Amino acid sequence: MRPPTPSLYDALRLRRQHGHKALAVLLDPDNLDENSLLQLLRLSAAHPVDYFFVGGSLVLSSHQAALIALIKEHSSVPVLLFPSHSLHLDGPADGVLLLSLISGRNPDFLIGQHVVAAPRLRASGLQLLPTGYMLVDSGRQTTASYMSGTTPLPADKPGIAACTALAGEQLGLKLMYLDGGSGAQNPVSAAIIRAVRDTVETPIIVGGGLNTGKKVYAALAAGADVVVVGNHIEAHPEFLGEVAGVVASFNQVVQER
Ligand SMILES: CC(C)=CCC/C(C)=C/CC/C(C)=C/CC/C(C)=C/COP(=O)(O)OP(=O)(O)O
Ligand SMILES: O=P(O)(O)OC[C@@H](O)CO
Ligand SMILES: [Mg+2]
Repeated sequence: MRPPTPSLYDALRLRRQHGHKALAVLLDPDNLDENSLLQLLRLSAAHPVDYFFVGGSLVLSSHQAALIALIKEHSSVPVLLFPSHSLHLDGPADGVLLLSLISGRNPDFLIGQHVVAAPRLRASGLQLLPTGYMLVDSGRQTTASYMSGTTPLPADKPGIAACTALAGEQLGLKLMYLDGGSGAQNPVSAAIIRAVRDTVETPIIVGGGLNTGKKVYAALAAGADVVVVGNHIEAHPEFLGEVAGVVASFNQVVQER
């Protein structure tokens, strides 16, 4: 039997209290084979990764569970499912981002998928991280916005983003995830991240289109607690070293204070 994983939510909250930033690498099972995963795991041993998120919009391949098992065999980095559908809750992960798509008005992604998944989630033993998922317009249609049939938040309305996050927090959601959407043309702006940071106490996850060190830095400086990188590491695994360096530079400043 695996030893119990410490509370993922408490760890995130503590990190935030200490001003520590974290890096999550998003692994899309449809775009990953065993060899590329092993290469990433080797890189993550040299450049600290705090979380692996596993998910994709379709998950056509049947090997999600096997990929997670491989991560567990080679690494102690916690694995969180990042499901886009109740059908995707598969594999020996540590926890699940229990996303409610609060930027949208599609009841299926606000509560419908969750009703279907609830009994299986309870039986799974996965740690549940109730997360307000907010898609933010990033210049062009993204897979997540298309697949969920929702309109993202306007990119130039930080006030709407802040009120959406506040409503999510008041409803009891424990994390906020601001996402430009996978492969976003433009990442979520500093103004949006700052507005949400100034409004809610929850840890904030930011992802979508973070494909340069400068963009990652800007998201962290604006108040992101966790940055998520998927596509760019998929295409250029060596980017993991660069982005891990940016996150580490923030944490070093905190340590020296
Ligand atoms: C909690 C449960 C049971 C389900 C969650 C249901 C919700 C609210 C999902 C949010 C909406 C959604 C479609 C999110 C997509 C998240 C995701 C894994 C995106 C990554 O998409 P990719 O398939 O990697 O995109 P590309 O490969 O096209 O870049
Ligand atoms: O693939 P990228 O663009 O890095 O996005 C990561 C994640 O936030 C997508 O939901
Ligand atoms: Mg993908």
